[in-house]
Amino acid sequence: MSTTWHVLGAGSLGTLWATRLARAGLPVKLILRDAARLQAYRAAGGLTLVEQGEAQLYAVPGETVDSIGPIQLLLVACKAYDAEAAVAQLAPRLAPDAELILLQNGLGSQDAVAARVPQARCIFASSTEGAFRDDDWRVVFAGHGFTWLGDASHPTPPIWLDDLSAAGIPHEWSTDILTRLWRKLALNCAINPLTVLHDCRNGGLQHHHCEVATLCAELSELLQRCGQPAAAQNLQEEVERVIQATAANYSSMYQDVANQRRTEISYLLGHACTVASRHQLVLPHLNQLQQRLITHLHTHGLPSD
Ligand SMILES: NC(=O)C1=CN([C@@H]2O[C@H](COP(=O)(O)OP(=O)(O)OC[C@H]3O[C@@H](n4cnc5c(N)ncnc54)[C@H](OP(=O)(O)O)[C@@H]3O)[C@@H](O)[C@H]2O)C=CC1
Ligand SMILES: CC(C)(CO)C(=O)C(=O)O
Repeated sequence: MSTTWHVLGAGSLGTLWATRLARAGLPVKLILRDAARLQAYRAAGGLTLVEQGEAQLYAVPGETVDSIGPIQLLLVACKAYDAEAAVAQLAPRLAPDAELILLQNGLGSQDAVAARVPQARCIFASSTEGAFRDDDWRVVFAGHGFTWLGDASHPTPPIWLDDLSAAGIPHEWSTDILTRLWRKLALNCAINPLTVLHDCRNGGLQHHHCEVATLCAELSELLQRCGQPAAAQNLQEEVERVIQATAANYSSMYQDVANQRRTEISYLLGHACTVASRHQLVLPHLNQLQQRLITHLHTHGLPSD
């Protein structure tokens, strides 16, 4: 009998994982923030996943954070800024040897969660899959990708990776998950804020080559200083490749700002600047970018944390 997958957060990635796990016949429970959300969810009859234009409803059972029953395996699918508080609410329900999978982008939230639940094993994930909500409880699978999972303090892969294979979730166990997360963070820092400030698609940054190159040089310096030389290798080359390959797309931060949603700035550019100052590393362009972005967010009535 498989361990039940508790999925915290019925947003884009939470739904993408919960529906595929349920479709494979695995036990899944969705954890919603409160009774009102649970009532709304039950009225909808389940989660809908839209793939290649085809919508399919999955009646994944739901419960609230304060339901009763132990949790052995928890997929944390909240935004980075919600993860710590959401997991803290669930801490009393976690089994002594519970395992958490943290799907958050950027860095900083994972350590905050791990500190809240020191008895649990926290597995970090970095995903290139893409999904968005086009309605409540309804998610469009927009971009196939890959998910790397790893535990910086324990190299043994967990047995439930077999569940991911059964569910058709492309994944790999990574022994250098922090390097992957730092590399993605650096890519996001070099691209996303500039797309917001220049009000352009990723491809628009081809006209801001020098600005991108300067940021990549500072980001590489930071990665070297914080013990991530592999994440610094050919960074500018990869940033330029991603800009070209995703030229027609709007970055996730651009979309957040355009839709008046809070961004994950603190866990991306904010985290980079915090770590740089912790290392007494002076990165003027990165700091200036952060200040420009904060001002922009405030001008648009959005929080900067
Ligand atoms: N979407 C994507 O394509 C990708 C996302 N990521 C990363 O994955 C993470 C999740 O992103 P995404 O799925 O897009 O986010 P969404 O905003 O779509 O979903 C987050 C969900 O978390 C729920 N939530 C927040 N706090 C709580 C709580 N206390 N209790 C229960 N539920 C809670 C929200 O509930 P409610 O609906 O009630 O507000 C919401 O449903 C982010 O860090 C993102 O950067 C990474 C790669 C791709
Ligand atoms: C496409 C890319 C790589 C741009 O940084 C991205 O991950 C995002 O938009 O968040």
